[in-house]
Amino acid sequence: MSDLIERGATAPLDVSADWSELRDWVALLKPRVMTLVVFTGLVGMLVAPGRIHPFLGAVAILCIALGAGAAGCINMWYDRDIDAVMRRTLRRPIPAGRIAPEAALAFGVFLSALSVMLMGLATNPVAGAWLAGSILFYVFVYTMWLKRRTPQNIVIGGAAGAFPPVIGWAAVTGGVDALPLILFAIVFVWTPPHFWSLSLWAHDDYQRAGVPMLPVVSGARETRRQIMLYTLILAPLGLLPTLLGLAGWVYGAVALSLGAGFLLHAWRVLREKQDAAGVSLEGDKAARAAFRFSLLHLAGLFGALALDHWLRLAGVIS
Ligand code: HEM
Ligand SMILES: CC(C)=CCC/C(C)=C/CC/C(C)=C/COP(=O)(O)OP(=O)(O)O
Repeated sequence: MSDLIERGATAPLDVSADWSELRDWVALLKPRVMTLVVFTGLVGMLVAPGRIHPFLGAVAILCIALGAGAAGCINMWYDRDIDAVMRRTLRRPIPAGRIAPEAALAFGVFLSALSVMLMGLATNPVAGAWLAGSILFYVFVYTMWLKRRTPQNIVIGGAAGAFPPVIGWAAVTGGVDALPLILFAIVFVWTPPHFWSLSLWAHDDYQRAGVPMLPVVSGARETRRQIMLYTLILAPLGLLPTLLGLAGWVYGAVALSLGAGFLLHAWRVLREKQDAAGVSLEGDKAARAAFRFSLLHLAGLFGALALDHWLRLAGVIS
């Protein structure tokens, strides 16, 4: 007894160690990135015609979060070698040695299967199949196939991140339609300028890791041009829901402003003071601002779509 008291006194329960371990498992799910992914899925659900029981709707959102996170976890397992040499990622739980690779893989596979099954049971098999397809696409097409082979990795692989609005819509309706397909196209075209802005200043990391991101393969100047090109496509694409009568003028006005804002940022990235190779002489100020704006742009666009939908339902606007 006195021995137990003795041990209790000298080795009190270390709660902070438990919390930091839990934090590591959560970090495997890339929670910050996934918040926006989940938001696009939620909006896909909210604007879909038909009804879903609020509890089942919440389960569907949880499934998108778990599935997307699980895909991110498997991505971290597979990419542990390159994550260990990139400054941005070397403190992640696997390269830092805090979680064993096999444990992370098992966690990712378990959560993937759980999220797909739960989605199928709580909503319908179509939504379950879309979720399964997104996870498989992100893991096999983007992570294991394209990421290390071609600078078009995020153009094609980025499709994985564009599925959530389609999944959300399917959870309610059991099918797809023009609006979720347009939302898919918006996120698909948004992804290259989102990521390439970041890759302009994370260029050294990718070069060291041997990942063929666009600035590494084709240079900063070409990357600036490509950001402009995709933003030029994105701005009118964002207006399509209103132009086709699938959303009202509130969404249209926000889409117009955000599209113009993103174009302005892309223009600044293109015209930033740079050397002959296109490398910034201003610490990639414009690219950092464009990356931040990309997050605001997508969140604003989807937020406006949900708002517009409610205003029209309530008869406030037509
Ligand atoms: C293949 C496509 C994509 C690639 C390669 C990509 C890459 C990245 C990278 C490298 C970061 C840096 C932050 C970090 O280390 O976690 C980032 C941040 C972020 N991405 Fe993406 N992204 C992609 C698609 C998306 C999509 C589809 C969304 C949402 C719909 C998204 C939302 C975000 C958000 C919210 C952040 C900021 C996270 C933070 O605050 O730390 N990304 N992205
Ligand atoms: C439903 C479902 C499966 C959704 C998937 C959502 C998805 C594909 C999001 C992409 C976001 C992301 C963090 C990409 C990072 O790529 P990376 O691995 O090259 O970045 P890293 O260097 O930060 O690991």
